[in-house]
Amino acid sequence: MLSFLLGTAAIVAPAQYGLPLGVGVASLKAVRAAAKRRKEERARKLHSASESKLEAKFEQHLAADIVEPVTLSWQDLHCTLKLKDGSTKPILQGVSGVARPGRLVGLMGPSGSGKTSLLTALAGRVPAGSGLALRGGLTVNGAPAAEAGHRQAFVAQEDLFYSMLSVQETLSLAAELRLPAAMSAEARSAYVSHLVAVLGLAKAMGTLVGDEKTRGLSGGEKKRLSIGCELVGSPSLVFADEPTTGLDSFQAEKVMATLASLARSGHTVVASIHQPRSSIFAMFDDLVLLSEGQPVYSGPADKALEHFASLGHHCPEHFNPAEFLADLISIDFASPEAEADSRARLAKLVAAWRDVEQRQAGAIGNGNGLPSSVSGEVVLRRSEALPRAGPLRQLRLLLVRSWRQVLRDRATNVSRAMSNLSSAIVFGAIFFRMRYKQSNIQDRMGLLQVAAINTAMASLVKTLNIFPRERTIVARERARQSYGILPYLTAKLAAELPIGALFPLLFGAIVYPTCGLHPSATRFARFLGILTLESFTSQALGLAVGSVAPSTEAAMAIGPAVMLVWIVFGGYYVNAANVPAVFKWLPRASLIKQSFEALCVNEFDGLTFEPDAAGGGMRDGKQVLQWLSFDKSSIAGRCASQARILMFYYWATFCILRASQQKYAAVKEPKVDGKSQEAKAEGQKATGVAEAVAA
Ligand SMILES: Nc1ncnc2c1ncn2[C@@H]1O[C@H](COP(=O)(O)OP(=O)(O)OP(=O)(O)O)[C@@H](O)[C@H]1O
Repeated sequence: MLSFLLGTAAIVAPAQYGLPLGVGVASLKAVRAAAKRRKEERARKLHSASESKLEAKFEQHLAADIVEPVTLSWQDLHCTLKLKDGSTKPILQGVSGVARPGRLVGLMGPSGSGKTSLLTALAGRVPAGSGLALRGGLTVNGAPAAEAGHRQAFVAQEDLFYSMLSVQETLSLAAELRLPAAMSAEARSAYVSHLVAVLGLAKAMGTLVGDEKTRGLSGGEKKRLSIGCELVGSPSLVFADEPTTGLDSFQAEKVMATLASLARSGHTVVASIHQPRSSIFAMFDDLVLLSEGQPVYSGPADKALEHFASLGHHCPEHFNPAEFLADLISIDFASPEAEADSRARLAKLVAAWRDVEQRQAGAIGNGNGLPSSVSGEVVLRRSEALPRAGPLRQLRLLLVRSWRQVLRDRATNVSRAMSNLSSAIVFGAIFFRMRYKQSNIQDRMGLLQVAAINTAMASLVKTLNIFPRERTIVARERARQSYGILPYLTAKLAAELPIGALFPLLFGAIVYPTCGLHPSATRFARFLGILTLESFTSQALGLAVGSVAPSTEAAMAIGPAVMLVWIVFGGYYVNAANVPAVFKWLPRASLIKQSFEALCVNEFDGLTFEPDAAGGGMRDGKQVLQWLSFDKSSIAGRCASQARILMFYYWATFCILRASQQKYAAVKEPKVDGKSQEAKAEGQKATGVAEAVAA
């Protein structure tokens, strides 16, 4: 209203007082802008007030170790895969069930039965654009899962960590990044200690995570650490994708015991598992059995054998029930007859379970009588659920992590140093004490070119080897909204560049005097500087390639191929003056060319050479530079071009990483009309059955 009055006044006043119309329009714009600013300010205040309320509540819950009770139910869930020929392949066919607070739900079934598909669908983690479409009902405490605003964690199959951090450091960092900034250091440390106790990792607190090169945690400990990292912030729902894969039976049992104890403490835990031993099977409260994407059973684990016995399939005494069930619902591909038999058996089991669902739905009455809203207050929206450290704090924490990782990775540092040392010795031996004959002009050019190539390749290969894996860790941490790309990238570069500079310096410091390059201290220093800058640019290229490549193998294939182009246009093999107009930009974009050109100017400018036998040849360095078309170049100019290329690769990496954040497909609810309404009612009945069976 106020803005309307002011706006009217702004129109009327200028006309009345004879002010030009332009001034009136300008003041109207100013009034509108001021009103908009006030509105935004009000919204911001409101938002920050609600956020601080949420954070305060979150803190209370953390301090009191309260887990919000969450009941997840899925009704008549279908998942289909769109194939290239336009047809669709069913992955999940009408699966229903419920996961309750305080209970551990096991998703079991033979390989390819759809366990991972169901788990990712329940967790809302089906990648968008993967060709998978989801349909059905998915609710959390009665509200559609996407809007429920609960906290959840997803423990992926592969355990990925910064290998040179200890258990304590990994958990503390997760806590520092994701717990409210207002929480005191003592409270955070107490929270981590509590987490360590829950995970049973007290003895391994100081152990490095480790990797192929450095011994560290056992497989089971790594898995429990993965669970721990996901648990920071007390999620109500915990999904674990095949948490026992690759573990021996002892470790598998410890991991499952951790999940069971989480369930006991109020979390709702859903874990997919292939074929557990009987002691693990006994830990499940509820069981969802799938075969070929179809439900065979969904309900209390201790009632499963009873259900199959009622269908004439008795589990022999002292037999692992999990093995019995796996055999019962698997398709036997040993012979066509065996396959037909097992398919017929499976069809009967599926039909029998659908019957049970129908009967239970009938007993309950109808879908409307189902408990659509289940107990459990939801206090935090998922998007607001993770109060993060501010950008500067993120930067500091990530800098410390990157610094530790780079500094402690002795195996990588030693191998980089050895590789640079051996190249320097080989080049030093080949180009030992070059003289100033005509033939030495070619030697000098050759040495400068291989020095540029060696420096670039060493830096590129090291980055390609490490970065794609690190990118996956970062993507996971970003999915938990732990930090932004800018603090991450800045911290990484700030930590890695000083150590990264040591290797080209080592190489250059040996090659320069051994090969007898231009004898001048200033030129020696410039030589080292040019190589170091080139090494950084090559690392930046590695980051850009590593951020687009889907895997390390792909990155290792793409990176050297790109570098080959830059080598060809590096100034030694193709003279820039002869490059066709359409490729003129390539030498300008070549990091090898910038480096080689600067090295040539640094080397040849001011050098004189002995004439050949006929008294001819190139007598001074200027002629050599002219011959190379580098006579108008300067070292400063080439370094500025190199810096531009470097910044371009950093910028490209930043943009790619920011754009490549995984998006997930939504579950489409069946339309509420005609046929699809029936489908919804069926789905609700199915939930009722699942809930009734579970109850
Ligand atoms: N993105 C996808 N592209 C192609 N096929 C897929 C995709 N996702 C799932 N499938 C297919 O769906 C079926 C179920 O796969 P899913 O990984 O869910 O089974 P699973 O029970 O977890 O198997 P496993 O125990 O071997 O991991 C398989 O036949 C699989 O090939």
